[in-house]
Amino acid sequence: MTSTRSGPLLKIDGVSAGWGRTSVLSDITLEVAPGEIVVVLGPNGAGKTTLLNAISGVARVTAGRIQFDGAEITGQRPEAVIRRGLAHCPEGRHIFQRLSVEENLVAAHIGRGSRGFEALREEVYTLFPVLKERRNLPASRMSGGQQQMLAIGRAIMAEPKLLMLDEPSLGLAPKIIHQIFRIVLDLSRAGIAILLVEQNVQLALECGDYAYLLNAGRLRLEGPARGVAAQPDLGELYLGQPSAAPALHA
Ligand SMILES: Nc1ncnc2c1ncn2[C@@H]1O[C@H](COP(=O)(O)OP(=O)(O)OP(=O)(O)O)[C@@H](O)[C@H]1O
Repeated sequence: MTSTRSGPLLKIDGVSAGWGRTSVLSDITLEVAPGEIVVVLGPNGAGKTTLLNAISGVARVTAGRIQFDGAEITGQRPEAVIRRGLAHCPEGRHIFQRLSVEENLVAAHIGRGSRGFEALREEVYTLFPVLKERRNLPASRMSGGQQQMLAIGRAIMAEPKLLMLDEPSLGLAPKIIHQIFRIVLDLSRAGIAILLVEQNVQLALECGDYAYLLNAGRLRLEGPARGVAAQPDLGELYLGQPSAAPALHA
């Protein structure tokens, strides 16, 4: 499968990856252009989380190359990857439960780019006014939606060029899910590229520019998000019935 999009920020070329001796992903080729929202869909166990972890240096890459912002990052340690501007907001909202909202933001500031802590914190508080209101409360006192906002806020503190979000809508009420998706669109409009793993297929395809469908560790479909949404056998591909892996082009 090839893409016609030019000038990728993230380029994954023929990557196989897994955990220890277990192989999960085979021959994945994927791109994210600057400011673009790219959606990765697939059923449970397809390898979506493993893909994000392979990019951020947590899972083991056994073949292929990962390039980010013109540099090879294959197999680099997570701290090195984030310093290049690739932030990962993992499933399960990794935040410090006992620390306050503001302390969580302080702990996430790595001083990567030109902007100081205050400027970044204000950006987070502008995106999520509820975090400002509750800045002195321990994270454990926040609702699930607010904790997800804090997890995204922490990722923003690293001044990412690309933000990877793993199932940000998981377990949230529909109203909060819409709020989170609006923020994703705002971040993209502000120039941050997004690689979004999401089970909420319809919303993800409405908000995304381009989509990839993974099943059993392999890419089954890729194309502009609207084309993927209109694909008549999307459900079957999702469940992994046909072996064909068609590519849709704009
Ligand atoms: N940290 C880990 N250590 C070992 N194996 C893992 C780890 N994370 C995922 N796996 C394994 O990798 C395989 C793919 O799981 P993965 O979580 O990547 O899929 P997924 O598409 O994200 O699924 P889900 O939607 O259920 O999160 C599974 O067999 C899973 O058990």
